[in-house]
Amino acid sequence: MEILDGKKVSNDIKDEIAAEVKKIKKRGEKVPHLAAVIVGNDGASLTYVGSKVRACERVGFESTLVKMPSTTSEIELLSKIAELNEDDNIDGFIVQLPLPPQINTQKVLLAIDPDKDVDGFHPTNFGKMALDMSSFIPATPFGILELLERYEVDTKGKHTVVIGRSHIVGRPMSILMGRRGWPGNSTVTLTHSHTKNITQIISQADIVISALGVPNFLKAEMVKDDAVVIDVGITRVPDESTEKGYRIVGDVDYENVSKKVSHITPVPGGVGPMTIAMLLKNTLLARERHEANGKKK
Ligand SMILES: Nc1nc2c(c(=O)[nH]1)N[C@@H](CN(C=O)c1ccc(C(=O)N[C@@H](CCC(=O)O)C(=O)O)cc1)CN2
Repeated sequence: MEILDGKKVSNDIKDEIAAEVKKIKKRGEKVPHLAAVIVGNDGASLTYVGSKVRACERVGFESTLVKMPSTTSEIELLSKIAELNEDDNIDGFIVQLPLPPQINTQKVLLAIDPDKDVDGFHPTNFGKMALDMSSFIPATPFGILELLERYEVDTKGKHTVVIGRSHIVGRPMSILMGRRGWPGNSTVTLTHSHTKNITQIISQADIVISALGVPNFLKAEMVKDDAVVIDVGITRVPDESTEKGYRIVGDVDYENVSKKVSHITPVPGGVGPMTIAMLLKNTLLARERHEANGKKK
């Protein structure tokens, strides 16, 4: 059994990006600049945007954190997005999800300039991804592809079962695993809360990608021997015995599933850190495109 170590690989990627930034500086060009917008005080979201800003510092990117109160109206957020779209200093930006209930997430994602949409959530980027055109690929699925590639996991002709159809992970993942090339060329089943016989479908999978958010959902008896298991579920479970007052628990019963499979991602330290690394990669790509288009100084 091999652990797909997202912490290690994400650090390797950050080192590679830092090396690129040094080259950019040497050429006298502008370094990539990422902005992150957070609305409200959700603890997990604050942790994630904090990690994004720290990751920018580590690789030598510029970053801007825009904190808006939980009472922010949709118009106020859309006006901030318009500002970031127009700001030539910013190469890419993200709006941290989820958003408070008074804000329509779809409207917000549609308002982001696709050229700056380093989350890859705008329909233009999503559509390009589905059509095998160059685009920003959402960071979590992009990170999973990168892990499969770096650990040389064979995906060709394999049956991949994706659990969960969220716009951030499950839906794009199902498209990417079925695309031509590697990692891809997989036969994909996208399962969700209305899927009948889900246990039977999972038991046939060569590769299981679980993005459900239900702690310990995937048990050893549900997976085939030597399957590849990717755990995208990151749930905070209250635990007073820990310093932070919570534990991070994945969708997979790691202790038992890991004894049976060929490859597995841990939680924490698997897909989560890859999400941050691939966001940096998309931001670097955005900078390179802007440089090539002569849009930025
Ligand atoms: N605009 C976006 N919003 C959200 C995204 C996204 O890609 N774009 N994804 C998730 C949250 N997310 C990034 O934003 C994210 C989740 C988890 C991790 C991570 O490193 N997890 C650690 C555990 C950290 C902890 O909670 O203490 C791990 O798994 O090891 C990074 C980024 C939803 N929103």
